[in-house]
Amino acid sequence: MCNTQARVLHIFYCTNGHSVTLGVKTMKKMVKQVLKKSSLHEKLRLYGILGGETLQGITYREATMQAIDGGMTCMQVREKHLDKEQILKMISEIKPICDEAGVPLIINDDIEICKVSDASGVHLGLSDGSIAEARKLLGEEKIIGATAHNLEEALAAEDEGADYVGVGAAFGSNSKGDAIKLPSLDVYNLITSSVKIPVVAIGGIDIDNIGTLAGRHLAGVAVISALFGTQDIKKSAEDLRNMADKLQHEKLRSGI
Ligand SMILES: Cc1ncc(COP(=O)(O)OP(=O)(O)O)c(N)n1
Ligand SMILES: Cc1ncsc1CCOP(=O)(O)O
Ligand SMILES: [Mg+2]
Repeated sequence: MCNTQARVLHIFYCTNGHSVTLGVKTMKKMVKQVLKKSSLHEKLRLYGILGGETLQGITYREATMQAIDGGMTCMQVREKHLDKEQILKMISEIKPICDEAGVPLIINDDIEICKVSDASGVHLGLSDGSIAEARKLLGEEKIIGATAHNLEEALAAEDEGADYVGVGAAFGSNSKGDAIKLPSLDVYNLITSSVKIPVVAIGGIDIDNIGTLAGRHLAGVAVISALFGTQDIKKSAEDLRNMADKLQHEKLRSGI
């Protein structure tokens, strides 16, 4: 029942006879939160991570457009050597493209930049600050991703309120100097069978090894070099997306 004049919605719980009264704003917020959570799993399918160092002489805008055209579903800004102002400028160049395409734009490491730029969310590693604090500052609508290397860290991230976990490094990585290769890809099976939030694999993933991630119930893959480090970003995105879409199929696991 709705009284639009008073901008108040009345929700009646018939089962126990109790009712709660919610404002229109609160209701809209709740709907947005539900939508955020329900679509996140799909949005994480091909998660491109962009930093200027990886690009082969093209602009952030061009790289972003090509990746989205090829099927990238989520994007992270990961600039380790720019100051805040430079990162905000970069974001202002690519955010309109992501917004237009419905591709969430996640900021690596920095909650404040996420808030100021009104990006879709933030990704926090183990030493990038507390997830609970980020939630307090950013609110329920923003996506908060967390890093985990094992089951214990994944459970802790979920417990703290992370919306997804990035787990790696699956195959090592040339893009992150201190990345440690997982002892086994079966870590993914263990984590995905234990947490409810979506799990993304990261670290050295490319078109030749992505098939070995199938059947591990991952929401998707996060990639730097195999996407933004290539000459034809659109083609790389198409190939990776095609494979990422098939990851649910158990049969890919033994090879392609
Ligand atoms: C999707 C995703 N997963 C993991 C990471 C790694 O984050 P972190 O451990 O904080 O390392 P840096 O990326 O900050 O070097 C990530 N960025 N994204
Ligand atoms: C950010 C990050 N975290 C673990 S590995 C990694 C880098 C992934 O880059 P690449 O896909 O080039 O290995
Ligand atoms: Mg970090």
